[in-house]
Amino acid sequence: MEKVCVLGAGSWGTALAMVLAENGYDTLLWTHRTDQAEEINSLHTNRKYLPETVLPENLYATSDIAEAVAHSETIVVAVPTKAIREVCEKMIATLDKKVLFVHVSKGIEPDTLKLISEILAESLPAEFIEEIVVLSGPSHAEEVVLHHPTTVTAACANIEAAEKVQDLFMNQFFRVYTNKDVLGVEIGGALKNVIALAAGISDGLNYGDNAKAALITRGLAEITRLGVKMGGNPFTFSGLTGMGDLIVTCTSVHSRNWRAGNLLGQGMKLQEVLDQMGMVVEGVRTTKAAYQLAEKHDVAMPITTALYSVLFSDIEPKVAVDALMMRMKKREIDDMIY
Ligand SMILES: NC(=O)C1=CN([C@@H]2O[C@H](COP(=O)(O)OP(=O)(O)OC[C@H]3O[C@@H](n4cnc5c(N)ncnc54)[C@H](OP(=O)(O)O)[C@@H]3O)[C@@H](O)[C@H]2O)C=CC1
Ligand SMILES: O=C(CO)COP(=O)(O)O
Repeated sequence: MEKVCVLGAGSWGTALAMVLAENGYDTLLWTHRTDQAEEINSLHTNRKYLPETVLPENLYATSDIAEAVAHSETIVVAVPTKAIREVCEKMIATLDKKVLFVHVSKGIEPDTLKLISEILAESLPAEFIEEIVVLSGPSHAEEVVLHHPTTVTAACANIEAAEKVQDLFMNQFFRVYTNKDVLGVEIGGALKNVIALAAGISDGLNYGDNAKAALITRGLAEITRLGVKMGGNPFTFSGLTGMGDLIVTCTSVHSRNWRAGNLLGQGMKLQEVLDQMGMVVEGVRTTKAAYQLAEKHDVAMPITTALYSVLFSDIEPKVAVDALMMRMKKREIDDMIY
């Protein structure tokens, strides 16, 4: 039986560990908090991140990363983007065999502009990497733990590795597709969080469904424009990891990015919002990265630019929306040609 560990016991790491344990794999969930590992092992709960959920009894937790790594042929990395390098550092000291890595984080590192797969590839010794596969798509943890039907994509240039991850996770309520376009999948997964923050702001300002449909559609246009210029497959952006994830994140009350945007739209300041959320809001740092990528690749990303001005230049959300609406006249479809 395949031995697997999940690094990171937040909502997503815990939900995915639950899927793997329910699929019958020998699964260890690593948390950097001893009390949380004890809670998971004794009470089978993770009250901070999934308060309503009872975890399977065959899911064990540890706060010893060496134990988790030694246990595993496959390692699922499920910490926020800003913690990836630190977790890699901790893993290096303990790796002694080739491992299949799966990452599920949705962000881009500001300043270096690296995707998560690139950070993993440069931070971990090549001789211990069997492959790096990205698992992404429209999938809120809160619904996965309820066994509500969910579809995601496993992406890797090596399709056999993607298929191995497909087999690991796939079950009756968790359907996994494959894709070779790692860059397109990672760009779509990261940048939908930026647009979801904007959609939350729009809802916080009490703008209606017209505004949200506009943000989703024009958001997808700018994500696709950037992603294709960087080498992604245009079709990836209308798939699960592009349009699919954009829809779920812009419209779901479960989305931390949408909820954070909603509070910003109601007038709360960014730091207050982040303090109140208590969970990662990936879109904030990714907005900075996306703004930098747009400049680097000379791609127009008006929604990202407007959001950047709200988050980092203290522009009032309503002023940013007015400026977006009054941009130079454009053709819709020509603008989509890359
Ligand atoms: N939630 C979801 O439905 C989905 C999330 N994702 C992505 O998964 C990633 C993780 O998100 P999610 O689980 O929701 O985040 P949460 O905020 O729910 O949890 C983050 C977890 O990571 C832990 N953590 C933070 N920093 C470190 C560190 N330096 N070392 C070890 N552990 C650390 C946190 O520990 P602590 O409790 O100590 O803060 C917490 O357990 C994100 O990139 C997100 O975009 C993708 C799909 C769905
Ligand atoms: O990626 C997600 C759903 O697919 C989770 O989005 P949030 O981080 O906004 O909650």
